Amino acid sequence: MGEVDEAFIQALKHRPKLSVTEAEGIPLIDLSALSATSTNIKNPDSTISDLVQEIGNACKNWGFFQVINHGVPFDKRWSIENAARKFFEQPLEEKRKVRKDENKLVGYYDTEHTKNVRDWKEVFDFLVESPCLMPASPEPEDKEIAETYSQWPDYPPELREAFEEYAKEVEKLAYKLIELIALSLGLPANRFNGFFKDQTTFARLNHYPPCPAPHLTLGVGRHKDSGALTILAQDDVGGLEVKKKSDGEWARVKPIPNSYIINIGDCIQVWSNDAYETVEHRVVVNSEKERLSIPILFNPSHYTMMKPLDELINEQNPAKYRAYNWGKYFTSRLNSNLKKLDVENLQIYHFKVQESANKLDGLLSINK
Ligand SMILES: O=C(O)CCC(=O)C(=O)O
Ligand SMILES: [Fe+2]
Repeated sequence: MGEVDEAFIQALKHRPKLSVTEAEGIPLIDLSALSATSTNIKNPDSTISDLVQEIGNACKNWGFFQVINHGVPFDKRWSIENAARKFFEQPLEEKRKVRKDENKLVGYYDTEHTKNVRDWKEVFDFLVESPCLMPASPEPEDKEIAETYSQWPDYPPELREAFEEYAKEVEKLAYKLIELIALSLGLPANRFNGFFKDQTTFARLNHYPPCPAPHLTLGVGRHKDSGALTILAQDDVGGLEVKKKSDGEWARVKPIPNSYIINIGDCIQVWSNDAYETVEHRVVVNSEKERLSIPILFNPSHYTMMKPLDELINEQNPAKYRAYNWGKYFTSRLNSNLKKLDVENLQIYHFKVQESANKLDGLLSINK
């Protein structure tokens, strides 16, 4: 100990095993059927039906999968990765010129806390649509909606264009996936699309420097993604671990060149009324190599009221969540990650119908 600041040190039970073997991996799904001219998501034929089933199984059993032949041109990915590396190589004072703070919701920062332990990483966030409309504060009484802008650094000058071109391509992939997921739930392909008009989607450049104490720290502590869908590009270093639904053990996701890692977020869990569940993941760092990853987190519009879809609930399977406003939820999560707090940040289980009934039972029994 003593090699890293204690703010980074994980509790004993959350420290990583550094000797993990990349045993059974998350499902690998080939999307080439989508680019075949004869197939079309809106007009499913049998090739698409197989794909829909594969996606449905992956969502149900893993919450995570990797895709290849996804249609995102490699040169666009290469350009944003290259620009990201140049940005992070700069001295801290340069990067801090575009820092995120209480007034600027997106930008550079190196003080992210997950579950109130500091992450061993630095990040730079951008909005995919800028300006993006979001509540001015998480306070329920504050009705003000503010325009939020991405901040762009002077260096490297190509970063903005590289990002905008890359995001456009990844967005096309996101719509294909969201449509396949809708079909896999027995819904029309475009059932979710309307939620993404005026989306609050953002992208994150994650840089994990080498760490002198990788056995004590995490690049990102265990967490679930709060949005609808995450599309992640990781480099060849590796370190992402997913908590397997089958046995609760951590599985390392093996890097596959030019693939994307997809995970469903809390919005899909709520819309599907728990048919699909968000899965916990974390990032292990290492003492020798730096690592770069670029997730794009697809989020609905700020005015979306999150709740289970009417088509997926009935008397036998009633809604498991009370409705909540996405914008307020999201701004609360964005603010809470900036510093160490004494309490847990907002999570979907706070809106669980069963949860509040249980809490009430608990209170009644205390009063007995
Ligand atoms: O770097 C990674 O592989 C994952 C990062 C992540 O989980 C996140 O940014 O939400
Ligand atoms: Fe994540």
